Amino acid sequence: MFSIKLLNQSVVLLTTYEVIQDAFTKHGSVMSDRPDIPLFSQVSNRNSIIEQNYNETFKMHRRNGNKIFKGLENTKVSMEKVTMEEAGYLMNYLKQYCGKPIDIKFPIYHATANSVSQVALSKRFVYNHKGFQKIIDSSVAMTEDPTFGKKIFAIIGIPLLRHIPPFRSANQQYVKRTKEIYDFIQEQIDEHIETLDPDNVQDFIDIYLVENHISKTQKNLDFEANADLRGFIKDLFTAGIETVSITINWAIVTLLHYPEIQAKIQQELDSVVGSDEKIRPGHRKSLPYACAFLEEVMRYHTISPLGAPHLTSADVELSDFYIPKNTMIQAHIWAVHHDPNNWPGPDKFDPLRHIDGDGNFVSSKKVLPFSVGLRRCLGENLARIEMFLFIATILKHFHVLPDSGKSLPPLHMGIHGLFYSPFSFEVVLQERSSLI
Ligand code: HEM
Repeated sequence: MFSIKLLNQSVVLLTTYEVIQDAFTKHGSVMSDRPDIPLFSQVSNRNSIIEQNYNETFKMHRRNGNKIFKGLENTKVSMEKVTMEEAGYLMNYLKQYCGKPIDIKFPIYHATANSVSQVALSKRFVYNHKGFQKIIDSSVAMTEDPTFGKKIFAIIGIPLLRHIPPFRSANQQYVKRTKEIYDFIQEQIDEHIETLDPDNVQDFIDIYLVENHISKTQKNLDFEANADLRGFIKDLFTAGIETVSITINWAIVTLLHYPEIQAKIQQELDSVVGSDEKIRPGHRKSLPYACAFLEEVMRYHTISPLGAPHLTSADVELSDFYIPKNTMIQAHIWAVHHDPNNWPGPDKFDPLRHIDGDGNFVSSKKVLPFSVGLRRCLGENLARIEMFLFIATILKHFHVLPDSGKSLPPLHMGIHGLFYSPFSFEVVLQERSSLI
């Protein structure tokens, strides 16, 4: 653990699993506020679950969120159903590009965005839908445009920069794009209120409306509840599209570097999943090597190296160190994922680390891409299902090959923005002959 000073803000970096666990779980009630980040709050007014402090309102929203995610299992947009359906669409889309170089990132963005959209709004959009493309572009702009991303990153660190060129225009662009997302979501909420049938709830918004005792006759959500719902859905889009897509992209880059790992996952898939059978989340327990591969991808390419910032709401003592109120706390997830005490030879990519002597997949507490404790990622379940289904479906149907004549995208280097993502690359998909 060590601390630094960023302008007037003290920041403590937690660098071991034990201390992160202690801070966010045992001392979670005083180490789970969020710092106010003016870049975000100028649009959101902190009416978003990610940005809220750990107070009674937040706790209620978080409980609501968990309950709604559970409630979805009884609707036609259960995570399992929507991701399986989307995996089918993704495969059909990719089939059209077999044999040609393709930037796979874009269909992946659409597949992950549709999964969130189905869960939240029970709507999916075709991959070239202009309106939805705009929402995706706005949700992933910081990753897709590294120059923009770097300026935004600088504004997050030094908020005053947002008033000074050239950062001012990046700030304006951020505000414009985020407002587009909010407008899109507001339209969806209004439409849902219009068509709400409490006896036949369709999705996250419907369940939220029913939980808040909204009926068609009553019509309007009060201002606060509306802002909360809009912020919640905005978080699902902004936290749920980029993170899952980037992890899948890293998985693809890794498969290009290790064809033998790709072949091993395909062998496992062939022996477990029948040729006409669709891959289901339930197959995970019979596919230990595929699960170990994804776990190793999340360890090796830690996409959120410092997690999301926390803030102390009171003075606290942690591992014999005194940390005052209003200190920013960052979990150094990358350090835990690359600590040689946890992972011998941490710079080697090796899925077998996550397989026990009997060939079973063992998930380790020390792989913590979703963080731990009271602010742990709310979308972990959805993210894990998507990553598994999309990668397994791609590998069941295609060989993922490098674009010949071009060098492979680097495995050890990427773009450091809000998330750590691979450089742009193209792949060539070849339909697996055994399945034709
Ligand atoms: C590989 C994919 C993902 C990764 C690595 C990831 C990682 C994280 C991390 C590190 C945090 C911060 C935890 C903390 O403050 O300690 C977080 C929070 C959050 N994530 Fe994710 N996430 C992923 C996917 C998703 C998805 C798919 C959704 C929803 C559709 C989602 C929704 C959220 C929300 C709402 C929060 C805020 C929780 C809170 O503030 O209490 N995430 N995520």
